Amino acid sequence: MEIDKAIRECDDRRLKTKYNNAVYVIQRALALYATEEVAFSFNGGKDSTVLLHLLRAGYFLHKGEQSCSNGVLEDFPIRTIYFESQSAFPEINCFTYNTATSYGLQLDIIRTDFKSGLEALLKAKPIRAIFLGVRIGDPTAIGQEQFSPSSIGWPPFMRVNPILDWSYRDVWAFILTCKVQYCSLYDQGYTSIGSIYDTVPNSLLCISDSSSSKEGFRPAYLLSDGRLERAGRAKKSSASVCGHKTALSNGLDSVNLQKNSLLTASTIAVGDEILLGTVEDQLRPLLCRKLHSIGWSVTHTAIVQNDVDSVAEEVERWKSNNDMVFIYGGVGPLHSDVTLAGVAKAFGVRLAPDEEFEEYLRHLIGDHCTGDRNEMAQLPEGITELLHHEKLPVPLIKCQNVIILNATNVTELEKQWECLIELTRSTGVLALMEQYVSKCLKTDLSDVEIAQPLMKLCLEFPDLQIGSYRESRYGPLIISFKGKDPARIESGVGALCKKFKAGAFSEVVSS
Ligand SMILES: Cc1cc2nc3c(=O)[nH]c(=O)nc-3n(C[C@H](O)[C@H](O)[C@H](O)COP(=O)(O)O)c2cc1C
Ligand SMILES: Nc1ncnc2c1ncn2[C@@H]1O[C@H](COP(=O)(O)OP(=O)(O)OP(=O)(O)O)[C@@H](O)[C@H]1O
Ligand SMILES: [Mg+2]
Repeated sequence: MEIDKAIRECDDRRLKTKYNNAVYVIQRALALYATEEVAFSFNGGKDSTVLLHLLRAGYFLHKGEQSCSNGVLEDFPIRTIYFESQSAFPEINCFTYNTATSYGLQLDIIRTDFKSGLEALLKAKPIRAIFLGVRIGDPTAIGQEQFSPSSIGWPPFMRVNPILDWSYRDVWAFILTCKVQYCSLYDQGYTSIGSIYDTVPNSLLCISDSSSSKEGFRPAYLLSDGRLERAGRAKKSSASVCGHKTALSNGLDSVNLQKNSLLTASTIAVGDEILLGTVEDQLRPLLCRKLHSIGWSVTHTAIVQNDVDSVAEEVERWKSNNDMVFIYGGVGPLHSDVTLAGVAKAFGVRLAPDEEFEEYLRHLIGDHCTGDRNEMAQLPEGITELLHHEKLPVPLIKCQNVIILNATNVTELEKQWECLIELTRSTGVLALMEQYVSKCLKTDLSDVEIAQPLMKLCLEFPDLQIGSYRESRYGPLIISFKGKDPARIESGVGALCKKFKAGAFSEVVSS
């Protein structure tokens, strides 16, 4: 079978793996459902073109070579449905019909909308499963698995998505390796095709010739960043995935708006070794100081085990109680590196390959990371933003209000923080708040003498954080004042001193 042969003979390990997984899904579906119970949703687009050839290969392998004369598949018995619309490109219609003829597809053309078309089809035919060329990154893919029942309100059938985990690059690697025909629009700079009303060539592929003021486009397979494949599609307003939006992601406006409000953060360290006491978490105090220095309050810090559920539980709790959560440790390709999986679980999404991130890793690690599957390049689907700074070899990862730091020591954290603040100044990642001011006094008064007056002082100055601690059981007591208004701190300090005889307190000058 020519497709199977082309893949087996190529030396692209990644493509082989993607192919094997997709064919496995197809074979599973063909084992679960009879041929007349499955259908293939084909629309002449690149993804459904890939799926057509995978289905041909999968069906051939399912049937076994003996039943196909000379190893050539003569007909393709899987019912093929095409929803033809008046707003489809003529090139798409032409390609769809020609392909149906070339491969002997039994094409059912439906001219109503998807839902009512499927309702009528399922009444007339025993269809129970439909193959689709949906891929992660498509707006309709969120929440889907390789086998996903149709949504509530839709007629009941199984959606089978064999190429769900394929990237833009994988699609073109397959088409070019197998040398199969594709719709001519892709050679004219179209990278994802909708209707004639909402699709234009992708401007990222534009080559303008200044001498003749002519505009041309390079072919779709030359688009280097697959995440931009829909750049030629008219924008539909997009709601945020989880509806969670803090002022933090709003850019610099929030810096001015939020001068006087309180922003809170929590930090989560992931590491069994920290819990065992064999490794000291030096990042936490530094991170707390850094946050404090930009006027944020840290309300909670935690250390959790290298375990997906523990990470997910902690992130889930604190992401809704805080403006920002910082998580570090457990980021990488090792079995214990579960932080990203935990974050994905906390948001109820899955990990999906991220081509941009993979590109950074490839530059950093070279060919070691281009194996079958690059685990490190799997990021939480649909919620991830890469925070790139030229001083960082790989970008920081932000999933809504959770920032994942990959620093392993204080020097690395210092650098990442510096970049985060620079990014904040240019694009707004964190809101920079009015800084805290603090003052510490020390006294030899006993706890019993000072307890009551201190409690009263807290009631008189509710806008200040007034704390007390000892460095040793018998040494002096330290009273700390923290707030955003230096005058209020002075008033608080003055009010405390007045409650006792002169000289009872002296200021602790921080080193
Ligand atoms: C065979 C088939 C099955 C579909 N099943 C569902 C479904 O179960 N739930 C759903 O919300 N949309 C379903 N859709 C609609 C698609 O998710 C999506 O809206 C459609 O592909 C149009 O995409 P567009 O808006 O980018 O053109 C289905 C579409 C097709 C062709
Ligand atoms: N009009 C249609 N008729 C039949 N199937 C369709 C139609 N529109 C979408 N589909 C199904 O949904 C899948 C996803 O559509 P999508 O537009 O994302 O991919 P594509 O059209 O194959 O490629 P491209 O992203 O380049 O447009 C298709 O592969 C196909 O299985
Ligand atoms: Mg399309």
